[in-house]
Amino acid sequence: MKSWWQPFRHAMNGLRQSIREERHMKVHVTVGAIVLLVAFLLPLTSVERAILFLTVGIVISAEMFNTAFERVVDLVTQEWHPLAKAVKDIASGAVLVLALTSIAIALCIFIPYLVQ
Ligand SMILES: Nc1ncnc2c1ncn2[C@@H]1O[C@H](COP(=O)(O)OP(=O)(O)OP(=O)(O)O)[C@@H](O)[C@H]1O
Repeated sequence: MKSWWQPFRHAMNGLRQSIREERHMKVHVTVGAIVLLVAFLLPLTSVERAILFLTVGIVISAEMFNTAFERVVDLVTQEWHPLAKAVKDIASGAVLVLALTSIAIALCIFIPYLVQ
């Protein structure tokens, strides 16, 4: 019988695999850990900390979706194809939008505490 935690183990396997194999993922996880550490060192409000948690989680999830898109494209074709390029470029563009948005959010939250 399939155990109830089997899907969780598969999900954790996906998370480990993307951290191991994707250099951008390593960057997002490292920056995310630093942001959350600073969030607990500064006297932020609970809502500010929650926004930062959400931001870090969204960027890491987006990078994982991007990786999944790349894998699907590579599964479909190893040849150069304009649609393969479009899918990969759009997916990584989505991560870029979220990463830039996250930087803006982090600056909005941190700057008032750092300039005091
Ligand atoms: N089959 C393909 N056909 C056309 N262009 C491709 C193809 N595979 C990759 N590319 C182009 O090369 C870029 C890098 O693709 P690759 O699969 O190496 O991902 P990556 O280096 O892990 O990307 P990222 O840095 O965005 O995570 C894509 O964004 C796309 O422009």
